[in-house]
Amino acid sequence: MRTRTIKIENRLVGDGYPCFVIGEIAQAHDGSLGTAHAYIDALARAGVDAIKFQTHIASAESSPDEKFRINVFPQDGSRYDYWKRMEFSKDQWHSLFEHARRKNLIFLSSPFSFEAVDLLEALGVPAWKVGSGEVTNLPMLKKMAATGKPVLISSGMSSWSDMDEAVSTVTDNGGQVALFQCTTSYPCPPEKIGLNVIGELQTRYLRPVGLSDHSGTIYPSLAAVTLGAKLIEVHAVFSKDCFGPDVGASLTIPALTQLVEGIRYIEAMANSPLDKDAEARELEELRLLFGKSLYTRGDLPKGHRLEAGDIALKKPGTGIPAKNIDRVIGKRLIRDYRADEQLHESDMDD
Ligand SMILES: C=C(OP(=O)(O)O)C(=O)O
Repeated sequence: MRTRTIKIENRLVGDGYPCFVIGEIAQAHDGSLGTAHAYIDALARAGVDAIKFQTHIASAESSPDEKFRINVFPQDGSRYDYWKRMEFSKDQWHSLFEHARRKNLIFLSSPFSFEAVDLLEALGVPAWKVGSGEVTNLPMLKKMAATGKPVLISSGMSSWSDMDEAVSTVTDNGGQVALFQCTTSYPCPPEKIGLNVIGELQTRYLRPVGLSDHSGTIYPSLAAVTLGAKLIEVHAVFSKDCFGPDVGASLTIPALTQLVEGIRYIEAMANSPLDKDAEARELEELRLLFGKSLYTRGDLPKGHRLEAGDIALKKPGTGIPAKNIDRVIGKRLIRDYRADEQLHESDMDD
């Protein structure tokens, strides 16, 4: 079952290509432009392919009476205020975009309004990410598809019919698609990761599939890559002591670095299938060194008929192989043997 590939900037994503790793900053900058820039440097060092932000424009996506999911932000009177505090100006977004470029990171940001799509399109983002909460925002998906750039759709909280509609909205409007299994739970426990959905998404849509993970650990992503995930998105945070709603669901920079290493390690393994017989031939010398052959336990005189108790199994395997022990029992030695000598069939007869 081959899936279609997509191209994000200069990177092909899909079967036969390396997993595309996205470090998600979301609101980990807590509205600080300086912190947002610092994340770019840190994620470049961690070795991810792309850094992703979220572009919130309070007046376009929220209303002053939008309720808080959980209000952990004493400084914000309402959710609207929170989104307002997370906003950056166009120039500030531009500086982040350029900084990421200088660090050889692909810059992505998920929009939450038409206005944010316009802002990001003006910046020149190479692809769109549809956060789980936006999957049913079909007018926005249409607008993204119309740009001709790939649309990466997350699936937290979505039913199959929501996903069908989202995918066909993009493909009917000429867009390329990739999909993420995602569970909207922060942090997401192992029973809710849904590794099975990766294969189900692949079979259903024949598009590159990934995992957008909120477990706060590296394990689901490593398992997902082993199962064929072609994209991984994980939240990053400087420290588990940082402030913000996603901290528990995020990886620290050392953990993110280890995840990238782990993914590349898994790919190196997956790209080199072993032929057991060819390997055994190649390692013949080692096989002999580690193998066991037949040795005498004690001194044995010429003419002695070998019994099981006379024979020890010892390294190296350069003599009569241990598996042939039954072939020599009952044979007669035609010379004297000392203890601990390797037995040879040429020294015995029937
Ligand atoms: C919320 C987002 O994604 P996900 O649903 O994959 O966590 C996002 O990309 O903004």
